[in-house]
Amino acid sequence: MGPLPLPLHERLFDDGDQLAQALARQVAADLRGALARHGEACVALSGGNTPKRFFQALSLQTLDWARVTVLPVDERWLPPSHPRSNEKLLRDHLLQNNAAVARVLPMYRPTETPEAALMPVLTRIANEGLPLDVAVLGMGEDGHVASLFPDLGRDNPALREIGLQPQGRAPVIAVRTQAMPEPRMSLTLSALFTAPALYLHIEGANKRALLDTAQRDPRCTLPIRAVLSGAPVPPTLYWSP
Ligand SMILES: O=C1O[C@H](COP(=O)(O)O)[C@@H](O)[C@H](O)[C@H]1O
Repeated sequence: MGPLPLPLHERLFDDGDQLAQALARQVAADLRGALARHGEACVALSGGNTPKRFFQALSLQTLDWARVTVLPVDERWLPPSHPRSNEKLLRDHLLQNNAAVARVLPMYRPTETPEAALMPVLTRIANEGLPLDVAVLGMGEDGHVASLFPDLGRDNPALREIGLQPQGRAPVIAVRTQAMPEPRMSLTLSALFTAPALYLHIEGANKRALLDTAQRDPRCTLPIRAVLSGAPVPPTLYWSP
């Protein structure tokens, strides 16, 4: 008998529209719970192409959005007017309808490099964003999550697999990767793992096959396996073909 697969709750859907509606209902319920417990709530959301329908569905959910802070789990170092900006994705697709009054905590600042803005962004996110109440992660075809790419190296502290945010562990890093055209900034796993509700939003058969490998193969060094092995509570997968 081989090693046991890493724990993962699964919710599987026939199509992306059903998934978007269900994930929006779940995240809205989590945010309402956080608002009831401590009067404000914070959600970190993935970028890329996959989340658009989910963001649109979430923007229509009824809750006290004025007390909700939204931040991207990662950012491409591009101005918010750029089509590849994750902040633009949030503003165009989530900060609409009922969610128009939510507060955005951006990562991007108009500096030439993410390194130049790292300290002020890190400080602001640590003070105003963490701990998270909810985090929704996507995954790239190469197994990256947020902007934690395979070429960071498995020993990079940003991928450390254990524990909740101990003092002194950076919640945000600047990222240079061969895989993407632009430098980036990303929440680290220790920041993402502050969320008691952690979701993976993954669509398509290829990504599902990669996720299965990451879940079952202890030799896998991809960032997605570091999420599965390190999360303090098993994440919940929302998947559709
Ligand atoms: O670059 C990124 O890619 C991943 C996956 O994006 P997708 O387009 O394949 O859905 C995303 O989760 C991450 O936030 C983003 O910056």
